[in-house]
Amino acid sequence: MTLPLADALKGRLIVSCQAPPGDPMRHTDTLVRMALAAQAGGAAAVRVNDPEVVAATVAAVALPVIGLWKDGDSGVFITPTVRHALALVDAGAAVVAADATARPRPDGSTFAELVAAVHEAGALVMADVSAFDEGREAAEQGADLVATTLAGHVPGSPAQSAPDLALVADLAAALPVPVIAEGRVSTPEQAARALDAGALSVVVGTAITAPTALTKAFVTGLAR
Ligand SMILES: CC(=O)N[C@H](C=O)[C@@H](O)[C@H](O)[C@H](O)COP(=O)(O)O
Repeated sequence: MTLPLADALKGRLIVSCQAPPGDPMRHTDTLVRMALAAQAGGAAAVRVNDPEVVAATVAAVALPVIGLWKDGDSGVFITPTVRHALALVDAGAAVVAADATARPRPDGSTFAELVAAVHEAGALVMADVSAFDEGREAAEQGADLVATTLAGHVPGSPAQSAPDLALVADLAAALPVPVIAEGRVSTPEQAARALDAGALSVVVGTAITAPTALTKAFVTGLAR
């Protein structure tokens, strides 16, 4: 394993500290406190949305920050352009997470161009993919890490209720770069199974940092 960050992430948890638009938790200081709680609990890294929140988190938390910038809500919207990616590096992200699906990017750039720009700026790239071929191509285009973030979330990738551990296993068996399990990991047991499937580490978001969504799930469970 040649990636220095890989040693710090190996076998460990990454906590996604995000809140959707309109959510009461979407507040920079609150999100930084989520990241501090993740650090206190033993996380190896945090995954954070928006350059302003990335900068505040980098200033407060002694963990590698994986930055993304969600802009919009359709098509490619997770760090969609080179401009978005470089803003995250400027904010201090050690890793830039970006959509690496085979869909057109709004600035007409390619994922390979985003990777090159981020590397030139001194950071690493996590490719968020939904399918095996996307992961293979992202690695070929220079991604340092490949994550299953978008499985079940984009057209052509059927909705799922559990982590896509088959995709984790397929990618981990084939790719020359580390694979990160991300998406719908809801229990410590599922997280452990993701490592067993070959993931370098596991990202958990909703199950740790989304009280609105978790409350709704309980409310729905009580509905008669
Ligand atoms: C699909 C998409 O936009 N995923 C986002 C990526 O950053 C986040 O909203 C997720 O919370 C994150 O991937 C962690 O996943 P989960 O919350 O299922 O543990």
